[in-house]
Amino acid sequence: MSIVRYNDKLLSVVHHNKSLNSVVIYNSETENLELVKLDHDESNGSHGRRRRSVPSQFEFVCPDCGYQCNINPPSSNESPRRSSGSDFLRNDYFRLLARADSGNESNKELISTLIHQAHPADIDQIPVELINQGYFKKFFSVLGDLGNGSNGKVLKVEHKLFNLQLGVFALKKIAIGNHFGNLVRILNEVKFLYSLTESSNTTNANIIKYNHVWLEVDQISSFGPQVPVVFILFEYCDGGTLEQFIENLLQPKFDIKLEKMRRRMKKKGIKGAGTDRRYLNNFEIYKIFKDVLNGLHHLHEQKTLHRDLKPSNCLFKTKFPDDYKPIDSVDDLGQIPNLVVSDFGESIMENSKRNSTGCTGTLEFCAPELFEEVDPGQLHDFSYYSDVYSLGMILYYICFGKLPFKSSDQNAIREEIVSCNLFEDMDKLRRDELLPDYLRLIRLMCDPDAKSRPTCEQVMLQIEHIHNKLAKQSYKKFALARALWQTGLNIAQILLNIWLCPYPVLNNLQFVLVGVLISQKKVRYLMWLELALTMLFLALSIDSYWTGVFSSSDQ
Ligand SMILES: Nc1ncnc2c1ncn2[C@@H]1O[C@H](COP(=O)(O)OP(=O)(O)OP(=O)(O)O)[C@@H](O)[C@H]1O
Repeated sequence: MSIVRYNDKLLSVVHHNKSLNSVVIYNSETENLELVKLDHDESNGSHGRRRRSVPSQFEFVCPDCGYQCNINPPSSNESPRRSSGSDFLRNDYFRLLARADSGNESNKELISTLIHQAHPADIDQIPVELINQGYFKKFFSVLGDLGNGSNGKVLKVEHKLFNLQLGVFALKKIAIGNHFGNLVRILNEVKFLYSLTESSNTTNANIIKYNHVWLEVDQISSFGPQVPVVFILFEYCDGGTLEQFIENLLQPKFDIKLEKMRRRMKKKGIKGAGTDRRYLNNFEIYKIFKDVLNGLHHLHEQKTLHRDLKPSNCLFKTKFPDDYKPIDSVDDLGQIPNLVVSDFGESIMENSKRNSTGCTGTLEFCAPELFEEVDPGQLHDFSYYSDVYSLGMILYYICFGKLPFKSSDQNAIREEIVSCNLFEDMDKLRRDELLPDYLRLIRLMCDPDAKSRPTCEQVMLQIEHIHNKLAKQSYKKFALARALWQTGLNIAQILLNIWLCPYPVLNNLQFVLVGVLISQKKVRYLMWLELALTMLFLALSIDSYWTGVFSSSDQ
């Protein structure tokens, strides 16, 4: 039997799970997917050796690391194993899986339901690969609820193929309801948004990765009817939302594990650990805001508006480390998990609701112009400027842990937004050293005149200045530590000189010079201390020198 190479034109690896030693191969001729177990026991992904070819096997070349080996077909008595996630997932993996499954009979049921509710011409326009009745049940299992939004529940799901669990994802179901007329437009726009996240350079772009969208007839609530539902599969973020994070900082929930850690750290004299109530410091504000800004900038570069930017739509990809304590150096920014902007796909779906309710997203983050009518009954459209306003409001929220509204009533909030004097007493809210640059940025981004607001690109430049300031602060901290260390070292050296050298005068003179040269700015007090000590030891050593000279001449 011949060996078929993975990079043969017909076959490609679309999924590689290192912890399960498995790959999914797609055959473009038969449009079939096949799960194969790798023929080696390494599970950490550090492949390195080439394996001998065995008949009836594929030769596999890992697209990730270039490792080559032979792969076996999956055995039928394979027991399911849990995986922490996939290591390589081709962008169109779920679409290929849907295509492989598209011949299924259940699609007829879905199509007949759609025909009952829409014009047949509309049905023809629905992209065929999006209709896939039973796809969810066949390839996913529900692990739990992640939360509720205005569109319904978000679920934590696990993808399974041939009884193997191949990764954890988030899934949102949106019932089409009365918006059926817009279905085609909605689906096409959501598809466009996937293409945004499909490009390979989005890994560091701080936007959520959408994996697949499809349509099924489903029962959203236990007693409700069967309705067409859009299923949206996207990246699972383990660290929770920015809103949850800030709320927990200001009103920490009791957690026995954290409490124990906090006590341990307090004993060691470490401040700000565990469940202490606190504001975010300048370094933390910088990192979190920069991530949100990056995400929005990426969307704007792709000529896409977010329309519903708010802290609950910003997700930390991973959890904060258990022993996290507030960072105080730009070198430690990496300790804060990366944040991604999500939900930009769904806001388009809600656009149709906008004219009737006045605002798509959460009212608090809406720019004042969005409440103005351009024509009777026709509200102002979303724009890059209105997204930047929401970004400014997010910066306010990150800095102060709350929003600037006096009232909690929605109508009163709307009036406060339109009155445009939300940020007057901002300077007095925090007594610690919050950089005034942040306050300036908030005022700029939330300028009542939309056109005066900066673009994301301009905010990027401002944030670079803030980074430079913070870098200097971190340097000062290290400069102090360095000065302390240097002083200790010099003192030790002088003592050693006095002890070892009979004529230490010249040796010690160099320390006097070094002390004078570096006695500048903030570290000068330490340097003066060092200088004083050096002089003292110098005097002592001169004394001992002359004592030595006289005692030798006496003899
Ligand atoms: N990718 C994800 N990974 C982990 N949790 C998520 C993910 N997406 C959403 N969640 C959780 O699900 C909750 C509901 O999300 P959803 O986007 O539906 O609503 P929302 O943004 O909070 O509100 P709205 O629908 O009004 O915009 C979020 O608050 C978050 O806790």
